[in-house]
Amino acid sequence: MEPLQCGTSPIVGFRFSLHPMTGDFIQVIKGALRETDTTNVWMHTDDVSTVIRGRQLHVFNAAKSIALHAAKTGVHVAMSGTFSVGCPGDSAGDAYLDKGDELLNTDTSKQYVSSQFALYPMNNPDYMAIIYREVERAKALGVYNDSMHYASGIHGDIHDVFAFYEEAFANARTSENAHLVMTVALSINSPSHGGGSGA
Ligand SMILES: Cc1ncc(C[n+]2csc(CCO)c2C)c(N)n1
Repeated sequence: MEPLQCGTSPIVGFRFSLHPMTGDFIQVIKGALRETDTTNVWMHTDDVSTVIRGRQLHVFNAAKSIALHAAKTGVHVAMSGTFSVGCPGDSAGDAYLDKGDELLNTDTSKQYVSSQFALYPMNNPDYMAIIYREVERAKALGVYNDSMHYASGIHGDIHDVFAFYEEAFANARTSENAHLVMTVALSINSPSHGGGSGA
């Protein structure tokens, strides 16, 4: 078998799970996936997670919309997932790269989210400088929340948080080191937000 090469495809993927803290979790998960316009991304759901793949702008647009639709139920919901680009072998089925620039999910409703992220610039010897640069950018933008082991806290309105994540994901890869992984964990409608004592 040929060794897997780092793909040169610009296809971006996001594999994520929603975990709504409610007995009606099936409705919240399925509703959020159904109500989002996913025409511009390739999507597949299984018993553990969902993956969306396509151009960066459409993957982030669909991801934000799915989170926002789940949030609108008012239920406390967790979204955790991994963005990836330049992944070895991730070059097949690139039909979705032909999609245009028009964003299909345009809901601008406000929604507070608290989250944590971690960047993994694969095979890049300057990876710590890249990570620090993005954390500094979060501070300048006012979405930085906290530093912690293995991740950095990002919070604020969902549109600001996703805009930061999309830009961090774009900034943290280079043409020489095109394989990048970013993990995110979002908490929405938590009774803990704002220093409450809930879970
Ligand atoms: C985004 C996302 N995709 C899939 C699952 C896995 N999952 C758990 S319950 C359920 C609905 C009933 O089949 C599904 C698909 C998830 N949690 N979040």
